[in-house]
Amino acid sequence: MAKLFRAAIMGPPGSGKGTISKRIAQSFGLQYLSSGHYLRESIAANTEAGVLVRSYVERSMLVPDHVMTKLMLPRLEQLIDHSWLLDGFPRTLSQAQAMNNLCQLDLVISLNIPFETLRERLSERLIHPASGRVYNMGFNPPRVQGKDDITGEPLIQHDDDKPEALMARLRHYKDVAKPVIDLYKSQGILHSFSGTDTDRIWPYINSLLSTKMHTQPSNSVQTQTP
Ligand SMILES: Nc1nc2c(ncn2[C@@H]2O[C@H](COP(=O)(O)OP(=O)(O)O)[C@@H](O)[C@H]2O)c(=O)[nH]1
Ligand SMILES: Nc1ncnc2c1ncn2[C@@H]1O[C@H](COP(=O)(O)OP(=O)(O)O)[C@@H](O)[C@H]1O
Repeated sequence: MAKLFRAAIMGPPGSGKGTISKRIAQSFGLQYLSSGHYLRESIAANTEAGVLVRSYVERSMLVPDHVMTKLMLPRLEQLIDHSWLLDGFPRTLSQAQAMNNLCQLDLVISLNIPFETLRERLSERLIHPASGRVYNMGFNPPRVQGKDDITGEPLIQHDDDKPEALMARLRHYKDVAKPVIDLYKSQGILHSFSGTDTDRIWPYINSLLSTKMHTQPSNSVQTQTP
């Protein structure tokens, strides 16, 4: 059996985690797990947990660690025999420690994207709520304006992508992510990518994964795109 491979992708809102994850999942056959997707699913189900989750997401606040680990860890347990890519989890040191008790990551991708680029992208991000499909008015527009390509249903903008929520989310991301990034750096599994264009960053990630998925984990550290 091929060796299992576990990866996570980190970066501020709008850094391209979802876009790049989709490419990784397609190119390398990793199972894709997105914390944002599971949270929105739980909000839509309107369960007791969903109502609680909504109260945080709507205020652009991080959902408490114990709620997140309860949501995500059972899913990882179910995938014990699979290779996967995690997007949006772990986001805090406490989440990273909880996950460490269950499984070890082989590789973490961290995206460093300038603030102005994030602001522009998120102001143009449109979502198909039922499927989570993501569009961008400039980068990957829907075929028909405001409509999902597959279902033709209307696209929406997340409340937390609106400018008033954005600054708070970005500031908060930096504070919370730093210790997580430091942890993975100290474990020698962190790879950072900087730039303004996903299409320019992607070949570096593609080549990193091609190498890593076909070799044993090594002690590489920082990978900066030019
Ligand atoms: N203009 C532009 N938009 C991009 C690029 N990469 C991703 N996007 C768009 O930027 C928005 C944020 O990307 P997404 O993958 O959802 O980021 P996430 O919040 O980190 O998961 C989406 O609307 C994407 O379609 C890029 O290189 N240029
Ligand atoms: N691991 C997490 N811990 C706490 N809250 C989270 C986590 N993942 C997602 N969230 C919440 O869900 C919201 C949407 O997350 P996500 O879809 O990953 O979008 P983004 O990367 O654009 O922030 C976040 O703003 C936050 O409120």
